[in-house]
Amino acid sequence: MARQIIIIDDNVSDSNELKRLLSVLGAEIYQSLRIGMAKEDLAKFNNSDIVICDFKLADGNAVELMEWLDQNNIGCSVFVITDVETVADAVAAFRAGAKDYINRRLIRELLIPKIKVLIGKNSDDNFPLLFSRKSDGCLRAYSAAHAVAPTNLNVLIIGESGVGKEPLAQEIYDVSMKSNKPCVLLDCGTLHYLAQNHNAKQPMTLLDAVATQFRKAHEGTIILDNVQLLSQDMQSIILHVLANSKHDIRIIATASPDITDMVIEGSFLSALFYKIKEFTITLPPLRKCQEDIMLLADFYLRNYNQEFRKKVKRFDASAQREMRAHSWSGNIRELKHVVRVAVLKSRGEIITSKELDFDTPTTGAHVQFKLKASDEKSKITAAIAYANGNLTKAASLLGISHRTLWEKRKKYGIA
Ligand SMILES: Nc1ncnc2c1ncn2[C@@H]1O[C@H](COP(=O)(O)OP(=O)(O)OP(=O)(O)O)[C@@H](O)[C@H]1O
Repeated sequence: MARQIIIIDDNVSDSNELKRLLSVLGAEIYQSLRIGMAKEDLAKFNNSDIVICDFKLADGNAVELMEWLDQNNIGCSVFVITDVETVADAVAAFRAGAKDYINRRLIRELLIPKIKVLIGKNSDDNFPLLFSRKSDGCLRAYSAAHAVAPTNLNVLIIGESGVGKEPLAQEIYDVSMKSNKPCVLLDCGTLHYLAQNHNAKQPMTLLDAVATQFRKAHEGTIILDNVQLLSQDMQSIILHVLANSKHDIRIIATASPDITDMVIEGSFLSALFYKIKEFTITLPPLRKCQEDIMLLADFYLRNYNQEFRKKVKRFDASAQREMRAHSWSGNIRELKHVVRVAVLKSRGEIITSKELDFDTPTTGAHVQFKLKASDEKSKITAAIAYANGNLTKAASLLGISHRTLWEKRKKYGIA
């Protein structure tokens, strides 16, 4: 089921590891460093969604969060994690409605199985988590992934935001010879927080923080998600650690298509680029995978029928026409959102074009917002203004995830 899970934790490396462990469940996973920042995502949560929250954060604690959820009638399940267990905190957490209060060290053993059970218990059947895509472009990408998986080559997966780079990276790891070794997911957009947040009492240098991640992945795999978001300092550090690492690590990196422009412009180190692209796989945008559009839409229609207990049967001809013509600049992420809203809005068994609420213009206009390293700040400001401050819409216009938009706003100081 496409449930939503949010991890609210200022320990970025733990949050990323938790995200990786949960990614096989096929849920939409959000991450936040603060409670305040999570509220926008939480406003869209419902009973079947899940919150995993560190007990104590800089701007509040999990009990206060649960009170806020209550006041706003958001009935999702909350799991509280903590570095230091105390009876008082446990009692407060359970009183406020937490499903569990778990020591951070026991996340694998206790938290993950509980979430799996919760997700399993809520589903009516074993709905597949991902749809096996049929378009030529995707089949080519998946067969390349299977060909390279058993080798030790570093792989770069290139594609627009929302095309499904992360599941493909995960699939390469799953069928690789290193599948029994650790896999560490590093979200490059938040990597620079590692050093600041890893351990407030013993601040680390950026180099130490990256080296720690490489140690954790000993003989295994590191997934560098969205490498184009690495700061220049981080690029040099990763290159240095890669060159000097004795840990026999395979890198699977994902990047947006403008990474090649960044190499030409000099904003991304060519030495790092060629190190990670020993083998390149390109995942095409959804608009170029026409065969997949209605198949994915039907897949999510069935999925959201279950979630909302609806009985919608199909999209009518007008809806299909509009969906096929749409530009889908937010790719599968946007399609999921459009289908979800359409299923919710539909009153009968058929979705018509009236229920389709596209985030992005159907033709052409989205192109003006596509990000290039040189004019990111002005494009982001323009997209937010165009979307009347609606950040989900602005992220779709820009073809980036909500999380990436948040990172970039922070980087450029955009309110
Ligand atoms: N084959 C598939 N079947 C169903 N859903 C899919 C499939 N591939 C991806 N998705 C869904 O599409 C959404 C976007 O995928 P994902 O986050 O992997 O994109 P991405 O290319 O990594 O984007 P970004 O660069 O913004 O991180 C996710 O919710 C994911 O579950």
